[in-house]
Amino acid sequence: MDHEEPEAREPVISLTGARATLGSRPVLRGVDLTVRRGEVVALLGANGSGKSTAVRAAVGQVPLSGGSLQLFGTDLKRFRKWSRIGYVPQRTTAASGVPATVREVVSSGRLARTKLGLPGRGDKAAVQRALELVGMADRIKDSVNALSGGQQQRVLIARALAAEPELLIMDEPMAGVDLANQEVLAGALREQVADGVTVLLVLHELGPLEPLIDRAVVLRDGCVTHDGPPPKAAASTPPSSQLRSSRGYPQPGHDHVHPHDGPGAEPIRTGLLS
Ligand SMILES: Nc1ncnc2c1ncn2[C@@H]1O[C@H](COP(=O)(O)OP(=O)(O)OP(=O)(O)O)[C@@H](O)[C@H]1O
Repeated sequence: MDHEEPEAREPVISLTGARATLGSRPVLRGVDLTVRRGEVVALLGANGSGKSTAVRAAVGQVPLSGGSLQLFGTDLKRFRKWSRIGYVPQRTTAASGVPATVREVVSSGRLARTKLGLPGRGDKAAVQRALELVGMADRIKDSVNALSGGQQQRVLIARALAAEPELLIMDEPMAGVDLANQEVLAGALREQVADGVTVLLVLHELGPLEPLIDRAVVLRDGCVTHDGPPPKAAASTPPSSQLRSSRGYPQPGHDHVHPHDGPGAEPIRTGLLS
């Protein structure tokens, strides 16, 4: 890692004045999001505030109705080097009913890097290393259908890591992952950051990733309400009157209902979000 001031480093994501409408709903209403080389940025906000839409927009998957996007300094229209970016979408299942093995799923993340022809020794080593990073190397031959949701999530993270991306974007990577494995993933991410990888994470709480986060961007109703130091989790839950600071960004103690919890699920105490 170099010792330049973060502001001096070149942006790898520049989302400027981004507007996006899904259905008839304006979901992004002028979002500015800059992530510079080597930074670890957390995107926070309540359910439905537009976090997933913002990261999907940042990888060109949601068309902008206003504003602009540059990746590695290149306008989206002209950007081709997708192998520089590893993207783990909001938790989906790695199992599609097709009996793919863990090796096959993680190797698929390598395709953009594989030169014409069959995967070489370097590709196989990258797959093995990615699985070791997420603590799933011993499951390489297993069918993904046989894995728990949290294990499938770790396989999907390994798939992104296998491409050895310069920019890693993960949407709620800890969702459904038990605490012990959250620590394993935090360790994997720490190694990536030490190697100079730039990271953008959608999180509903900082948890074990807190020490890694350089900056937090908080969304509310499709607008940025905070861009700066990550909010500090308090030791105890404050009364509800203290839940939002005068600057309008979240304070600890809010509930966040996770989209994957299903009907009747208890809200998760996130400690961070409104
Ligand atoms: N395809 C779609 N069509 C219409 N509305 C959508 C679509 N996708 C998302 N939305 C709406 O856009 C808003 C923002 O969704 P988004 O998934 O970006 O929020 P989020 O902050 O990531 O929330 P969560 O924490 O629940 O994942 C929500 O109100 C959602 O219902």
